[in-house]
Amino acid sequence: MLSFTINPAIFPIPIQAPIPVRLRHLCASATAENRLVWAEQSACREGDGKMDRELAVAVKAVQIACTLCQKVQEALLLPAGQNGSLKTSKDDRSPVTVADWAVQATVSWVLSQCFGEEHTSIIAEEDESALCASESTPLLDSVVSSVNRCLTEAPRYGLIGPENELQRHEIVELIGRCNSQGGPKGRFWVLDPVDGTLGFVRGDQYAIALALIEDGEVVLGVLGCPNYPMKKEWLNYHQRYYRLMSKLSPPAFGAWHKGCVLYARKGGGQAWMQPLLDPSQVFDLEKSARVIQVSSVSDPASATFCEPVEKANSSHLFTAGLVDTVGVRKQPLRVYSMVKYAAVARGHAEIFMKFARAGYKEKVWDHAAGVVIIEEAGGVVTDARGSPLDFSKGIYLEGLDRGIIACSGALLHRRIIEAVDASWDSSNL
Ligand SMILES: Nc1ncnc2c1ncn2[C@@H]1O[C@H](COP(=O)(O)O)[C@@H](OP(=O)(O)O)[C@H]1O
Ligand SMILES: [Mg+2]
Repeated sequence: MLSFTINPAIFPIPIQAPIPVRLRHLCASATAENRLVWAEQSACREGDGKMDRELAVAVKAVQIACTLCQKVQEALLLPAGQNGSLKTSKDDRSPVTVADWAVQATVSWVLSQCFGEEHTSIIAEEDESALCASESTPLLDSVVSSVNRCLTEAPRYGLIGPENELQRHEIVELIGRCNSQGGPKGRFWVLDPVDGTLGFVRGDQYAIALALIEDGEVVLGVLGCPNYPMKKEWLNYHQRYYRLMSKLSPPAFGAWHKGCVLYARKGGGQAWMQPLLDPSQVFDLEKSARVIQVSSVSDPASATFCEPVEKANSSHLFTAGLVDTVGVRKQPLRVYSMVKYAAVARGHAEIFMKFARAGYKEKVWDHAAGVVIIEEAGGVVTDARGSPLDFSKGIYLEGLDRGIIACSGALLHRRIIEAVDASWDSSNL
């Protein structure tokens, strides 16, 4: 049973404080004066309120990025010939879209404005090189217009957008700036601008994932899931319903996209969920947030397990053997992206497993936000030997053993680890 309450402890000072006006606009501008005002406010909130400001900014950045992605996904799903320069392929032939670069530029802009460029270090998935080739100008122009259109919405989120529209070179610079290499010391943000790009281009599930790492520890995580409704619904429902309804009549923007944003702060003891901001609304974090909790189901026979859609990303054969051994009876829930972490955190699935092929190195941006959200919602996430994931080694989860297992509770987790132990040597992983 999920409990839905608003916890005043997580944001002890209202984000939309009535005075002064500058503080209502969380990131009024990058001026030293404004940052100073915020530094004073943050100092007042030390202790219980640690990371409040970072969390509030991160939630706003992800919210605004979700609206950007929704618009791009709508356009991508238009019939061929009507969707312009929105998509291309990387060297490894995986898709990359205007949304990947535009979200990275937008989040980079928001974080730099709020915390100062000199204090903002970001690890993110995309680099700017493909955008800079001369033949990519239409793509870059689509990114530029997507970012500028998105930032006109900034005031609704309590942010003040740029005075003038951002230019090509500024957008390229914002993307290129996200080149931190992480490591065991210091503070850096970790961003996957569009996780599950394959799901995104197919009109299916995807996520926007932002986390903050301090001295190798994930201290906060935010997960935007634009196609994961606030009400409990079957995750694949969206896709089928969308496809069917799109054929009958073109959707009004936002009509079926009642997505959510999940967030948690390490050690906060709670994880939260809020709806995506409606086009007619002004952002108010406190009003809309609900506590989320993992499922209390511990009987494998009643448990749901989720895994990647793509066999190439995780062995379906191996997980089928594991769930059989453990006694999970339900069909796997195959979902793109970190929405799987969200499903466990919200109590809609009890288990998430991923077993990539030997030699594949998991990246920190594909897991950081999801791990802290599940843990604070009451779940357990480790590698498949039972060790915590190590976010202190740079852009990869170095030392990750065998695979990743996230569970709603310790009992299920232990049973799966035992099943992995028993079958690992005879597997071809
Ligand atoms: N061969 C592989 N094995 C495992 N994971 C892979 C992979 N190739 C890509 N991925 C990762 O899997 C993510 C998608 O997850 P899922 O399969 O659960 O939907 C991709 O994120 P992006 O889509 O952000 O690139 C990518 O980081
Ligand atoms: Mg990813």
